[in-house]
Amino acid sequence: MSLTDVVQVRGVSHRYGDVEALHRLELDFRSGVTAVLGPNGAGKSTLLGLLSTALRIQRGSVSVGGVDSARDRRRYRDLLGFLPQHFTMPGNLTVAEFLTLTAWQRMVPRRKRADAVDVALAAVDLSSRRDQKISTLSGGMHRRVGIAQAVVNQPEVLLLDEPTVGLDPRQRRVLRHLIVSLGRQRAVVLSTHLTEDVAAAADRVVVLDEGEMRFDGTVEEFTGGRGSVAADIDTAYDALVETGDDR
Ligand SMILES: Nc1ncnc2c1ncn2[C@@H]1O[C@H](COP(=O)(O)OP(=O)(O)OP(=O)(O)O)[C@@H](O)[C@H]1O
Repeated sequence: MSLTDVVQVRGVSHRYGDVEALHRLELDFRSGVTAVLGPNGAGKSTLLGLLSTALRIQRGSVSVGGVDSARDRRRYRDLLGFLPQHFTMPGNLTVAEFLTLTAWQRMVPRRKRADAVDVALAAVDLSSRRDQKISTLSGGMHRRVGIAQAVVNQPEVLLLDEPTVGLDPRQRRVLRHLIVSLGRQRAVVLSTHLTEDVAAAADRVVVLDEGEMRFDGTVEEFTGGRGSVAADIDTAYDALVETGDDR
Protein backbone atom coordinates (compact mmCIF):
# COMPACT_ATOMS: atom_id res chain seq x y z
CA MET A 1 0.00 0.00 0.00
CA SER A 2 1.24 3.48 -0.84
CA LEU A 3 2.39 5.49 2.12
CA THR A 4 0.59 8.56 0.84
CA ASP A 5 -3.14 9.11 1.03
CA VAL A 6 -3.90 5.85 2.82
CA VAL A 7 -7.42 6.89 3.84
CA GLN A 8 -9.72 8.77 1.50
CA VAL A 9 -12.88 10.50 2.69
CA ARG A 10 -15.01 11.72 -0.18
CA GLY A 11 -18.14 13.86 0.06
CA VAL A 12 -19.11 12.47 3.45
CA SER A 13 -22.15 13.94 5.16
CA HIS A 14 -23.87 12.49 8.23
CA ARG A 15 -27.12 13.36 9.98
CA TYR A 16 -28.72 12.41 13.27
CA GLY A 17 -32.32 13.39 12.62
CA ASP A 18 -32.28 17.15 12.11
CA VAL A 19 -28.65 17.56 13.23
CA GLU A 20 -26.08 17.53 10.45
CA ALA A 21 -22.94 16.26 12.22
CA LEU A 22 -20.72 16.26 9.10
CA HIS A 23 -21.13 18.26 5.94
CA ARG A 24 -19.54 17.15 2.65
CA LEU A 25 -16.19 16.25 4.09
CA GLU A 26 -13.23 15.72 1.72
CA LEU A 27 -10.10 14.48 3.46
CA ASP A 28 -7.05 12.27 3.05
CA PHE A 29 -5.14 10.70 5.92
CA ARG A 30 -1.55 9.67 5.29
CA SER A 31 1.15 7.75 7.07
CA GLY A 32 2.15 9.45 10.33
CA VAL A 33 -0.06 10.96 13.02
CA THR A 34 -2.92 13.25 12.01
CA ALA A 35 -4.77 14.94 14.83
CA VAL A 36 -8.45 15.68 14.28
CA LEU A 37 -9.00 18.65 16.50
CA GLY A 38 -12.27 20.40 17.29
CA PRO A 39 -14.59 21.56 20.06
CA ASN A 40 -17.28 19.34 21.56
CA GLY A 41 -19.88 18.52 18.96
CA ALA A 42 -17.57 19.31 16.01
CA GLY A 43 -18.16 15.88 14.49
CA LYS A 44 -14.91 14.11 15.49
CA SER A 45 -16.55 11.01 16.95
CA THR A 46 -18.93 10.83 14.01
CA LEU A 47 -15.96 10.91 11.63
CA LEU A 48 -14.17 8.17 13.57
CA GLY A 49 -17.40 6.19 13.76
CA LEU A 50 -17.68 6.29 9.98
CA LEU A 51 -13.99 5.50 9.44
CA SER A 52 -14.27 2.53 11.82
CA THR A 53 -17.57 1.29 10.29
CA ALA A 54 -19.25 1.60 13.72
CA LEU A 55 -21.55 4.02 11.88
CA ARG A 56 -22.97 3.34 8.43
CA ILE A 57 -22.11 5.73 5.63
CA GLN A 58 -25.18 7.78 4.69
CA ARG A 59 -23.61 9.90 2.00
CA GLY A 60 -20.22 9.89 0.26
CA SER A 61 -17.54 7.23 0.68
CA VAL A 62 -14.58 6.19 2.80
CA SER A 63 -11.79 3.94 1.57
CA VAL A 64 -8.41 2.63 2.70
CA GLY A 65 -5.88 1.96 -0.06
CA GLY A 66 -8.77 1.85 -2.53
CA VAL A 67 -10.85 -0.63 -0.46
CA ASP A 68 -14.31 0.87 0.02
CA SER A 69 -15.76 0.70 3.56
CA ALA A 70 -19.32 0.00 2.44
CA ARG A 71 -18.80 -2.16 -0.66
CA ASP A 72 -15.98 -4.29 0.77
CA ARG A 73 -16.60 -4.01 4.49
CA ARG A 74 -14.79 -7.11 5.67
CA ARG A 75 -11.58 -6.42 3.73
CA TYR A 76 -11.77 -2.76 4.77
CA ARG A 77 -12.06 -3.69 8.46
CA ASP A 78 -9.01 -5.94 8.21
CA LEU A 79 -6.99 -2.84 7.36
CA LEU A 80 -8.09 -0.96 10.47
CA GLY A 81 -7.54 -0.83 14.19
CA PHE A 82 -9.82 1.23 16.43
CA LEU A 83 -9.75 2.42 20.02
CA PRO A 84 -13.19 3.94 20.72
CA GLN A 85 -13.64 6.73 23.25
CA HIS A 86 -15.52 4.44 25.62
CA PHE A 87 -13.98 1.02 25.68
CA THR A 88 -14.49 -1.68 28.30
CA MET A 89 -12.40 -4.80 28.63
CA PRO A 90 -13.00 -8.03 30.54
CA GLY A 91 -11.18 -7.35 33.84
CA ASN A 92 -11.01 -11.03 34.77
CA LEU A 93 -8.82 -11.92 31.76
CA THR A 94 -5.07 -11.44 31.68
CA VAL A 95 -3.65 -9.01 29.16
CA ALA A 96 -2.35 -11.85 26.97
CA GLU A 97 -5.66 -13.77 27.14
CA PHE A 98 -7.59 -10.68 26.09
CA LEU A 99 -5.23 -9.95 23.19
CA THR A 100 -5.35 -13.57 22.04
CA LEU A 101 -9.14 -13.36 22.03
CA THR A 102 -8.98 -10.12 20.06
CA ALA A 103 -6.51 -11.65 17.58
CA TRP A 104 -8.96 -14.50 17.03
CA GLN A 105 -11.83 -12.04 16.55
CA ARG A 106 -9.72 -10.07 14.08
CA MET A 107 -9.10 -13.25 12.06
CA VAL A 108 -5.38 -13.52 12.80
CA PRO A 109 -4.59 -17.15 11.80
CA ARG A 110 -4.08 -19.51 14.76
CA ARG A 111 -0.38 -20.17 14.06
CA LYS A 112 0.34 -16.42 13.96
CA ARG A 113 -1.69 -15.47 17.03
CA ALA A 114 1.00 -15.87 19.71
CA ASP A 115 3.44 -13.77 17.68
CA ALA A 116 0.78 -11.15 17.00
CA VAL A 117 0.10 -10.85 20.75
CA ASP A 118 3.85 -10.53 21.49
CA VAL A 119 4.30 -7.83 18.85
CA ALA A 120 1.26 -5.88 20.09
CA LEU A 121 2.47 -6.10 23.70
CA ALA A 122 5.92 -4.89 22.72
CA ALA A 123 4.42 -2.03 20.67
CA VAL A 124 2.71 -0.65 23.77
CA ASP A 125 5.58 -1.57 26.11
CA LEU A 126 3.52 -3.99 28.19
CA SER A 127 5.38 -7.26 27.61
CA SER A 128 6.13 -7.51 31.33
CA ARG A 129 2.40 -7.30 32.16
CA ARG A 130 1.20 -10.05 29.85
CA ASP A 131 0.02 -12.36 32.67
CA GLN A 132 -1.52 -9.63 34.82
CA LYS A 133 -5.31 -9.40 35.13
CA ILE A 134 -6.72 -6.39 33.29
CA SER A 135 -8.67 -5.30 36.39
CA THR A 136 -5.38 -4.74 38.26
CA LEU A 137 -3.82 -2.36 35.70
CA SER A 138 -3.47 1.43 36.11
CA GLY A 139 -5.53 3.76 33.90
CA GLY A 140 -2.57 4.43 31.62
CA MET A 141 -1.79 0.73 31.17
CA HIS A 142 -5.45 0.01 30.59
CA ARG A 143 -5.43 2.51 27.71
CA ARG A 144 -2.27 0.92 26.32
CA VAL A 145 -3.97 -2.49 26.30
CA GLY A 146 -6.78 -0.75 24.38
CA ILE A 147 -4.22 0.33 21.81
CA ALA A 148 -2.63 -3.14 21.76
CA GLN A 149 -5.98 -4.71 20.85
CA ALA A 150 -6.30 -2.15 18.04
CA VAL A 151 -2.90 -3.07 16.53
CA VAL A 152 -3.00 -6.83 17.09
CA ASN A 153 -3.80 -7.46 13.41
CA GLN A 154 -1.06 -5.03 12.29
CA PRO A 155 -3.46 -2.60 10.61
CA GLU A 156 -2.49 0.00 8.01
CA VAL A 157 -4.66 2.54 9.81
CA LEU A 158 -5.10 3.12 13.53
CA LEU A 159 -8.04 5.19 14.79
CA LEU A 160 -7.76 6.61 18.31
CA ASP A 161 -10.74 8.50 19.73
CA GLU A 162 -9.64 10.84 22.57
CA PRO A 163 -7.04 8.34 23.82
CA THR A 164 -5.47 10.62 26.46
CA VAL A 165 -8.69 11.70 28.23
CA GLY A 166 -8.84 10.73 31.89
CA LEU A 167 -5.12 10.00 32.23
CA ASP A 168 -2.73 11.77 34.58
CA PRO A 169 0.04 13.96 33.07
CA ARG A 170 2.72 11.28 33.21
CA GLN A 171 0.47 8.63 31.67
CA ARG A 172 -0.44 11.12 28.94
CA ARG A 173 3.23 11.69 28.14
CA VAL A 174 3.83 7.95 27.86
CA LEU A 175 0.82 7.53 25.62
CA ARG A 176 1.82 10.42 23.36
CA HIS A 177 5.30 8.91 22.87
CA LEU A 178 3.64 5.65 22.03
CA ILE A 179 1.36 7.31 19.47
CA VAL A 180 4.38 8.90 17.75
CA SER A 181 6.09 5.51 17.47
CA LEU A 182 2.93 3.84 16.14
CA GLY A 183 2.70 6.56 13.46
CA ARG A 184 6.09 5.55 12.04
CA GLN A 185 4.59 2.40 10.54
CA ARG A 186 1.04 3.40 9.67
CA ALA A 187 -1.53 6.16 9.39
CA VAL A 188 -2.76 7.14 12.85
CA VAL A 189 -5.91 9.25 13.13
CA LEU A 190 -6.01 10.83 16.56
CA SER A 191 -9.24 12.53 17.57
CA THR A 192 -8.67 15.01 20.38
CA HIS A 193 -9.73 18.31 21.85
CA LEU A 194 -6.34 18.79 23.54
CA THR A 195 -3.82 21.00 21.78
CA GLU A 196 -1.11 19.36 23.96
CA ASP A 197 -1.84 16.08 22.16
CA VAL A 198 -1.28 17.83 18.83
CA ALA A 199 1.95 19.48 19.98
CA ALA A 200 3.41 16.26 21.35
CA ALA A 201 2.23 13.65 18.88
CA ALA A 202 0.94 14.96 15.55
CA ASP A 203 2.57 15.67 12.18
CA ARG A 204 -0.62 17.02 10.67
CA VAL A 205 -3.76 18.71 11.93
CA VAL A 206 -7.30 18.63 10.64
CA VAL A 207 -9.62 21.07 12.38
CA LEU A 208 -13.32 20.29 12.37
CA ASP A 209 -15.98 22.71 13.55
CA GLU A 210 -19.73 22.29 13.22
CA GLY A 211 -19.26 19.37 10.85
CA GLU A 212 -16.99 21.21 8.42
CA MET A 213 -13.26 21.18 7.86
CA ARG A 214 -11.62 24.48 8.82
CA PHE A 215 -7.98 23.48 8.33
CA ASP A 216 -5.91 20.63 6.91
CA GLY A 217 -2.10 20.83 6.92
CA THR A 218 1.09 20.30 8.86
CA VAL A 219 1.44 21.49 12.45
CA GLU A 220 3.98 24.08 11.23
CA GLU A 221 1.52 25.38 8.65
CA PHE A 222 -1.20 25.49 11.30
CA THR A 223 0.83 27.78 13.55
CA GLY A 224 2.00 29.88 10.60
CA GLY A 225 5.58 28.74 11.17
CA ARG A 226 5.60 29.93 14.77
CA GLY A 227 6.36 26.45 16.07
CA SER A 228 4.65 23.42 17.39
CA VAL A 229 4.24 23.96 21.11
CA ALA A 230 0.78 23.84 22.65
CA ALA A 231 0.57 27.63 23.20
CA ASP A 232 1.18 28.34 19.49
CA ILE A 233 -1.35 25.69 18.53
CA ASP A 234 -3.86 27.20 20.98
CA THR A 235 -3.46 30.62 19.36
CA ALA A 236 -3.94 29.23 15.86
CA TYR A 237 -6.92 27.18 17.02
CA ASP A 238 -8.63 30.14 18.72
CA ALA A 239 -8.21 32.20 15.56
CA LEU A 240 -9.95 29.48 13.56
CA VAL A 241 -12.65 28.19 15.87
CA GLU A 242 -14.94 30.33 17.95
CA THR A 243 -14.44 28.97 21.45
CA GLY A 244 -15.83 29.99 24.76
CA ASP A 245 -17.34 28.70 27.95
CA ASP A 246 -20.67 28.24 26.22
CA ARG A 247 -19.23 25.59 23.86
N1 LIG B 1 -26.43 9.58 18.53
C1 LIG B 1 -26.65 10.88 18.29
N2 LIG B 1 -27.91 11.36 18.21
C2 LIG B 1 -28.16 12.65 17.97
N3 LIG B 1 -27.19 13.59 17.76
C3 LIG B 1 -25.92 13.17 17.85
C4 LIG B 1 -25.57 11.79 18.11
N4 LIG B 1 -24.24 11.69 18.14
C5 LIG B 1 -23.75 12.92 17.87
N5 LIG B 1 -24.75 13.81 17.70
C6 LIG B 1 -24.63 15.24 17.38
O1 LIG B 1 -23.79 15.35 16.25
C7 LIG B 1 -22.88 16.43 16.39
C8 LIG B 1 -21.46 15.91 16.29
O2 LIG B 1 -21.21 15.07 17.42
P1 LIG B 1 -19.84 14.25 17.62
O3 LIG B 1 -20.02 13.42 18.84
O4 LIG B 1 -19.47 13.62 16.35
O5 LIG B 1 -18.82 15.45 17.93
P2 LIG B 1 -17.42 15.41 18.67
O6 LIG B 1 -16.59 16.42 17.96
O7 LIG B 1 -16.92 14.04 18.75
O8 LIG B 1 -17.77 15.94 20.12
P3 LIG B 1 -17.38 15.32 21.55
O9 LIG B 1 -15.96 15.70 21.74
O10 LIG B 1 -18.33 16.04 22.46
O11 LIG B 1 -17.63 13.84 21.47
C9 LIG B 1 -23.23 17.09 17.70
O12 LIG B 1 -24.12 18.16 17.45
C10 LIG B 1 -23.90 15.99 18.50
O13 LIG B 1 -24.81 16.53 19.43
